[in-house]
Amino acid sequence: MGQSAAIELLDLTAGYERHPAVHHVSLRWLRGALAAVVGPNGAGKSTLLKCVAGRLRPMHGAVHGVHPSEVAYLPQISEVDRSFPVTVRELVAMGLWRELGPWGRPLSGQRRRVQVAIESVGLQGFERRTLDTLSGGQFQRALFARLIVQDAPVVLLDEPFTGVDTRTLQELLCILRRWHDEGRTVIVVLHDLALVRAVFPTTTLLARELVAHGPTEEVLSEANLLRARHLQEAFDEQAELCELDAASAGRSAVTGGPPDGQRH
Ligand SMILES: Nc1ncnc2c1ncn2[C@@H]1O[C@H](COP(=O)(O)OP(=O)(O)OP(=O)(O)O)[C@@H](O)[C@H]1O
Repeated sequence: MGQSAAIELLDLTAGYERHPAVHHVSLRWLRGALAAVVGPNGAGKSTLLKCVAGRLRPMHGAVHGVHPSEVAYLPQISEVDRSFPVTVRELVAMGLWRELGPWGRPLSGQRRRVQVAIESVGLQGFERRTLDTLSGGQFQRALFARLIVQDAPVVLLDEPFTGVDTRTLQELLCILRRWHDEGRTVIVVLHDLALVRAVFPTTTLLARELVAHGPTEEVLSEANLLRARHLQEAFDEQAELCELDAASAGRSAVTGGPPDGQRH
């Protein structure tokens, strides 16, 4: 996998219907990073990840160093439609979409890749099962198999371990470590800070703006976590487009933000 450019966010502001959900974030992830994104509920983690994945256009600023075609993206499980009438094998084969396009039929080598991915997440025997018959953990495994088939240099996961048991968690973490060992850039939104400390060397702490970014132990200091909580509580949910001066707010990673108070 390429080790060239980093993925960079430059003064990124993003949100919905003119309301910024996350604003003036500047940071950089090195290629091959194994990185967590953490923060309180509503901190803008999913919004930021969607921008990196190319699913949401920034209101201001930019994402550099990654093209949507390079990304395998797993949204929050609540956003994935499980009533869609497909089998496990069909879901996993959707990872070939970029190779096949809408009408292409998988060649034998591609079918083999799908089967290997299914087996590598422990779902052999479930190939013909429809998604609505799977347990939550089995469904997450199937989604991971689809990501494996995508074979992308950048993997973005939004709370991928929600509702899985310890064994499934350990097995999915193995896949994550393997992606990292293969040189892929892996960026994961998580809430479990103990897990972040144990597995992820790099962390981004968000609270509508960047609180800290860098080595996990430094980022997850008591002071930073407290600051994130205060920032989140002070955020004005209804604010229109951000008025912050981009020049002063487009600060680099690991620095703090403007003085506390009402923010938008
Ligand atoms: N599709 C949407 N339309 C309008 N507002 C949205 C949409 N998605 C998210 N938001 C709002 O944007 C803000 C940030 O949401 P986001 O999902 O990015 O936060 P998060 O840090 O991922 O939260 P959580 O930890 O609860 O999943 C929230 O105020 C949320 O209500």
